[in-house]
Amino acid sequence: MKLFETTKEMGHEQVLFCHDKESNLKAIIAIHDTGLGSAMGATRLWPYVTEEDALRDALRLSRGMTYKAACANIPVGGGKAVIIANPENKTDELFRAYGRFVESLNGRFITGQDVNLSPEDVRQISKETNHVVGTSEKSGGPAPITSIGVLLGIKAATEFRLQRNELAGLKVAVQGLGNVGKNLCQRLHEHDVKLFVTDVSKEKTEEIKRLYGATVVEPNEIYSLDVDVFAPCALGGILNSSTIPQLKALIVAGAANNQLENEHIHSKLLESKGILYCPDYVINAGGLINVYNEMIGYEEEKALSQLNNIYSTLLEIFESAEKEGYTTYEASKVLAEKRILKAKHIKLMQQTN
Ligand SMILES: NC(=O)C1=CN([C@@H]2O[C@H](COP(=O)(O)OP(=O)(O)OC[C@H]3O[C@@H](n4cnc5c(N)ncnc54)[C@H](O)[C@@H]3O)[C@@H](O)[C@H]2O)C=CC1
Ligand SMILES: O=C(O)C(=O)Cc1c[nH]c2ccccc12
Repeated sequence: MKLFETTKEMGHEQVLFCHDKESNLKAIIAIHDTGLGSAMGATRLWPYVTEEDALRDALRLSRGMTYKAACANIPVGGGKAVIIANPENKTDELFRAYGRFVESLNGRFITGQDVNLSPEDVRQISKETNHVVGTSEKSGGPAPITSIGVLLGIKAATEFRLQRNELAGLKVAVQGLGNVGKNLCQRLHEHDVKLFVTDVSKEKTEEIKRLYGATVVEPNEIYSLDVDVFAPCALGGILNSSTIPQLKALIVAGAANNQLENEHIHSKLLESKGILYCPDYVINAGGLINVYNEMIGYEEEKALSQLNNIYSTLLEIFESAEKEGYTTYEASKVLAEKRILKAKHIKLMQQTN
C-alpha cells in the first residue's frame, strides 16, 4: 500500500504503529480527523493474516467513525485501533502496553471495547490511561443502544422500501449473535418478527432458538434466505460479489462495521438489485452516541433523542439518494461531509468571536 497516497486520499491525520517487545504488542492506531474534537473509536483485536489487512481495516474503520459522528451530529472526530493478535494469546501485559500508547496521545484518541475485547481487557487498558469510555454500568454499555439504533433503521427501511408501517410478521435474517445481534433478536422478537439466525458458535444459536423460536441456519446459508431484511451483526466485508447475488432480502440493515467489501462497487451492485442498503456508520451509531453521552455526563433524554435521529437521518438519506440518483452509501457520505464542513465552520466562527 502506498502509505501517504492512501492517507491523503482517505484524509487521515495520523497513523501510529505501536510495538512493545516484552508483551509482543502489535497495534495500529488510526486517527482520521480531530477537526471537531478528540478522535473516538473502540479497539478491536483480530488475527489479521497480513499487516496490510490490519492497516486497511484501521484506516477504513477510523474514517467510518468520522462519518458516523458527523451523521449522528456528535461533535467528535474519528479514530480506530486494531491489535494484531490471536484472541487465544491475549495477556494483561499486552493490554497494559497498549494502554500506555493510548495515554501517550494525551486524549487525541479515546477508545473502548470492540470485537474480541472483554470488559476485563478494557480494565487492563484503563490501568494505564483515562482515555477509555464505555465501561460505566450507568448507561448500560453500548451494545443495547446500538441494537435499538438498528431496530430504528429497520423501521425506517421497511417503511421506505416495503411501504410497511408494522414490524410484526416481517422476516429478518440476523448474522452474528454477539452483544449487538443477541439484543437485536430480543427486540425483534418483542415486535413479533420471524427470526432466522446464524453464528459460528452453536451455543449462541441454540440460545436464540430456545429464547425466541428462531430458525437456525449454517453461516453460509444466511445470505440466500427468503426474508425481508438481512441484518449483518458480525464481520465486515460481507457484502461482496459472491454474497450480493445470493440476497433475496430487499433491505440490508445491520450493526457490523465496513459491511461493503468495496464501497463503490458493492453499493452500486446492491442498488442495481433494488436492495435498500442502510449505510453502516449511520445505522450503527448507537454505540458512539452512548459512550459520548457517558463521557460528557449521561442524560438519558438527550441520548435517546440523538438515538431517535438515526431514524430520521436514514429517511433523509434514502430520499436524497432517490432524488439525486445516488446510492445510499454516496448519499450518506455527502451528508456526512456537508455536516463536517458546517460544524467546522461554526467552530471557527466561535473561536474568532
Ligand atoms: N457493540 C457495539 O456497540 C457496536 C458494534 N458494532 C459492530 O457490530 C458488529 C458486532 O458487534 P458485537 O456484537 O459487539 O460483537 P461480538 O464480538 O459480541 O459479536 C460478533 C458475533 O459474530 C459471530 N461471528 C463471527 N464470525 C461469524 C461468521 N462468519 N458468521 C456468523 N457469525 C459470526 C461471533 O461468534 C459473535 O457471536 C461488529 O462489526 C462491531 O464492530 C458497531 C457499532 C457499535
Ligand atoms: O461504532 C463504533 O465502531 C465504535 O467504536 C463505538 C464505540 C463503542 N465503544 C466505544 C468506546 C470509545 C469510542 C467509541 C466506542
